Formats: sequence, C-alpha cells, structure tokens
Amino acid sequence: MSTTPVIQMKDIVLNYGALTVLHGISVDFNEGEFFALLGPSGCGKTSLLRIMAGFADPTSGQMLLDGKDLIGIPARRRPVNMMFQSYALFPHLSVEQNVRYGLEMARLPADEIRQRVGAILETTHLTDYARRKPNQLSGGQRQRVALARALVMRPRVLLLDEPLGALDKKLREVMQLELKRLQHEMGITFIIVTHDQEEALVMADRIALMRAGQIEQIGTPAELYEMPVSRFVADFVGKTNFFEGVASGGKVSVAGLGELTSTLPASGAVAYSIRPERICVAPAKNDAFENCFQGVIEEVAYHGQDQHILVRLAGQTEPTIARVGAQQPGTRDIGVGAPVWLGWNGADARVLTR
Ligand SMILES: Nc1ncnc2c1ncn2[C@@H]1O[C@H](COP(=O)(O)OP(=O)(O)OP(=O)(O)O)[C@@H](O)[C@H]1O
Repeated sequence: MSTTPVIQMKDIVLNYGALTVLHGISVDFNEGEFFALLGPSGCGKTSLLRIMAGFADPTSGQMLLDGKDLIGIPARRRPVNMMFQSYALFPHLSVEQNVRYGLEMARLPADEIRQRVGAILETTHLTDYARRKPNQLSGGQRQRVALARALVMRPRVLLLDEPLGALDKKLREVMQLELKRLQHEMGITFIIVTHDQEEALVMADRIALMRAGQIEQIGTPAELYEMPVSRFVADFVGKTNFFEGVASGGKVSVAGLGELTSTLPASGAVAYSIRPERICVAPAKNDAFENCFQGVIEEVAYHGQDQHILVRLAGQTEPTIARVGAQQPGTRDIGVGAPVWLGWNGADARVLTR
C-alpha cells in the first residue's frame, strides 16, 4: 500500500464557544487506504470528518489535500465525498436515478453517465434492483445504493460516518467485508467513523483511536491490539486483564498476588496487561509458564466457539478472565467454585506506564 498522504491534518483545533472539541489533531491519511477513526461517543470523530468534508472550519490548524491547502474551499468543490448514516436517498427516484443524479448535476456526457452508472451498479451488486424505489429495498441494499451514489462520483476520498450503524449484527458483518472489497477494488481512500472496535479491527488498514478530542494511538489493527501504548488503548481495543502494580526491571509486584514477569523493563506504578486468550487454564500447576497462580472459578460464560472463564485470584478485586477454546482438553468439565491454575508467559504481557 502507498504511504503517499492524500489528506494531511496538522494540529487541528476545534472550539464550540468555550468548549474545545479537538485539541490539536495531526494525522496523515494515505492514498488508497482504509482508515478508521475509532473512539467512544463524544470524542470528536464526527467533528474531524465534518472538517474534512468542508461542513465545518477548524478554529486553527492546517489541512492539505495532495499537498494543497483545503481550508476555505467549499464542500462541493472538494474531491471528498461524505456518506451519512441516514443515507438520504431520494425516495421518489429509482435506484438507478439516485445513482446517476450527481453525474447529471455535474453535466457529464450521457454516454459516460450510462457507462459509469452501469459499472457501479454491477460492482455494488445492484443491477437487478436498478428500477426499484428506496422503500422497496432492504436496509443493506439501501446502504449499497448510498455507497454506489458516492462512489460513482469517483472521489479521491470517501468519508463514511457510522455507515453500518443502522444494520443488524449479521448484516453488519456481511457489509464490513463488502465495504472492504469495494474499497480494495476501487482503490479510493476510505475514512470511516466508528465506535465499534471490532468493526475497525476487521475493516481498517490503520486506525486512529481517539479520546476526548485527542489521538491516543495510530497504528495497524495488530499494533493497537498487540502493542497498546496506554491502559485506555488496551482496554478499548479487545478485552484485557489489568493488574495494577509496581515495576522494577522485568518484574511487576502486585499486592496480594506476588510478582509477575514481563519482557518489558519499566519502573514505578504500572498496569500489567494480559489478554484472556493468552492465559492457559488447567486443573494443576503447569511449570511451562513463567507466571502461575491459583484461583477459584467464579463464572463460566459460554460464547459458542469458546468460553470465558472468570477466576478470582488471591487479593484481587476484579476476577481475571481467561478465554479457552471449546476444544481445549479438560476445560469442558470445569465448573463454578472449582480451584484452577492460570498460566501465561511474560512475553505475552504488556506493561503500561499510562
Ligand atoms: N454544533 C455543536 N455545538 C456544540 N457542541 C458540539 C457541536 N457538535 C458537536 N459538539 C460536541 O463536540 C463533541 C464531539 O462531538 P462529535 O460528534 O464529534 O463526537 P463523536 O466522537 O463523533 O461522537 P458520536 O460517536 O456520539 O457521534 C461532543 O462533546 C459534542 O457534544
């Protein structure tokens, strides 16, 4: 993938009166990448998207498209298209008319319009629905029409604000892969806003995790998951167990429990983070693991392909969660109240200083 930036945001600040919504955001969005702006409600994701689309001007900061200043250029003159959560299709127009509308407004030659609309209906699997009205379509189909309508304009960048928000879980999962396929086929930069970390992990090439108007970490899904820079990232992306303790060298001392090992040297107050799938559950102590602690099972949650086993370790206020596959020998009969051993290796843990 290219690392040539299409849009560059430099130190973007946005104030609404006395309220600062964006506190100096700097990020480059690259040519042809699928980028997710992820974060909890109210962290400023949509505000950042609206600035890129031209619906809001930042209080200060710089924004470049292909190296040229974008601020002050009206929304309709930017090669940037925004797709809203409420797809805003014209109800009285057919699918095909909805899709061709933008090209007609741009006064393109009739032949080119026909060719481009035909091609995009095919790419989005809508050819058979071309004559239907929006109210004769399912939610997923309407969503595809909105996408086709945006993509037919061939924007340099497509901005998508919670595009799958209105769909049920099953359809969301189908459309996540569909969006990724479309983005890949067309090579257009997609910047998507979502508060759903799973969605961001599945779809995006890179993610910016935002928190209270700032970017906490930018990276690939694997970087955010495997190498979180803070408690906030480790907690927001995936599930994890935290042990608050004091680090010295490669060890973290946890009150009531003992010393935990890691391969990351640190000192002072830290959070030691270990993912549930990195913890092995066994009826007896297994010396193959550097960290072994006994506890009592508090709850077993069945999740289909795996189980989440909540274990109370000595001196801990929160249970420790281990995720075990249904196929793991010996775990099927483990029940609430049983004593078990949890084991993991230091290389699988993260030591977080903030
Ligand atoms: N027009 C406005 N006037 C005043 N405050 C606003 C305005 N628009 C947004 N805000 C505030 O700015 C902050 C960021 O809002 P924004 O919509 O960007 O967040 P978000 O991360 O997209 O959240 P969500 O996922 O809930 O949509 C919020 O505190 C919001 O209340």
